[in-house]
Amino acid sequence: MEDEECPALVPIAAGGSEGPDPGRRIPVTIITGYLGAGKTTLLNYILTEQHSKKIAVILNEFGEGSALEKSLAISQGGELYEEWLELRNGCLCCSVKDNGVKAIENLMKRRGKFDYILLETTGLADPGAVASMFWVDSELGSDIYLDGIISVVDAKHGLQHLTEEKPEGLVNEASRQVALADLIIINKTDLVSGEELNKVRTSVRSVNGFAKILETQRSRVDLSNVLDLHAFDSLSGISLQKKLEHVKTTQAHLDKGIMTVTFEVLGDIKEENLNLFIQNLLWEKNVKDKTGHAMDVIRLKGLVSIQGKSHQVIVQGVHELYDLEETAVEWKEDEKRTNRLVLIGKNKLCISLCKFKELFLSAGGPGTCPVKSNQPKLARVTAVRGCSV
Ligand SMILES: Nc1nc2c(ncn2[C@@H]2O[C@H](COP(=O)(O)OP(=O)(O)OP(=O)(O)O)[C@@H](O)[C@H]2O)c(=O)[nH]1
Ligand SMILES: [Zn+2]
Repeated sequence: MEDEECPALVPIAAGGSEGPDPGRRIPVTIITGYLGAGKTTLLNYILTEQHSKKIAVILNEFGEGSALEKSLAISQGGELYEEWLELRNGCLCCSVKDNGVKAIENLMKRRGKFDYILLETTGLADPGAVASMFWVDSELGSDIYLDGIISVVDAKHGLQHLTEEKPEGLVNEASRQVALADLIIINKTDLVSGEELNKVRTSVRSVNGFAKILETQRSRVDLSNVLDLHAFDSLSGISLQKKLEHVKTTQAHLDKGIMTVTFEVLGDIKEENLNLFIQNLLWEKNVKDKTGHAMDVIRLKGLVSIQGKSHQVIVQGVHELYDLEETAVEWKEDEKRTNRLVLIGKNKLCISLCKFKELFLSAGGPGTCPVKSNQPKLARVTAVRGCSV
């Protein structure tokens, strides 16, 4: 269900006034996990579950497509919000671009309105770096405390992520995320056999020997296992420092080999063409970048305009799996229908705008792009970010 959408938004001023104690330090739970593992699904689940808390949620922005992500994350009636929004159940929601610390600072101006913060990091983030900030930033530290780090692991692809080899003995980010976690949620168990699940569990265990491991579908967990872990309290005996030492932190690029590109194509697409295009991209892997290499997409997210459909459709892809889901957002009559796609993948993702549009709209139909043209028709394809074409 509308994975990236917060439920029932109401203006922030409409929130109840009898809030939590503003003087108390607020717990923050960091939710980490590889691209597409189910972090946002977990957040949405927590937000909609019955609980007595007023929770503020900070969603990560996916890739570079800020406009896309905002509309995926918190759009209501097609409008984009940058502000914090209060949900009917008293929870707050916001989408951020960086590691979220800035968002937390801004959020603290609204203290008294919430009593818990959930922070989703980007799929490639080093949770250690994010967690450290709460320690370095003493001002922040007096307002909030880190309650725990949760790592969501994709049961289907987790093994592949965990065993991915990095140059020069670097730890891959999936292992780093698992290593630092207090709680590991192996999600998407519906997609694997018992045997496969055992393998992932063993692999996760070998990386992190002390975290609690839960297995879920659609990130559905008992909230008492997730919130108020007090994993970093001095009482718990395991200090953050120890955890951070557990994995050697590497500086600079997490993974030079992974990149993000964003495409915006005006117009409608036939549903069958959209399916064909995605299948070519994710299954057949015969969509080539400008150097002739097949594009290797790990994560795909988008909002598309399908012919004959009055509502915007969300596209979600994780490796070779994808799904299309109609959103509650209707295209307005005077609105230019646009398809926005964000691709995250390995290295070779640069493709000319013209070529992309051609492949996308006609699913590889007759070529109309002049060979070696570097001048795409911008009237139809409006943006590509992440590489210079
Ligand atoms: N089959 C299956 N699909 C799931 C499950 N949980 C989540 N998904 C789907 O997996 C896709 C990615 O889920 P998200 O919650 O957006 O993952 P994420 O970790 O927030 O992704 P990024 O923010 O892009 O890194 C969506 O299409 C979800 O509907 C599950 O248990 N089983
Ligand atoms: Zn997410």
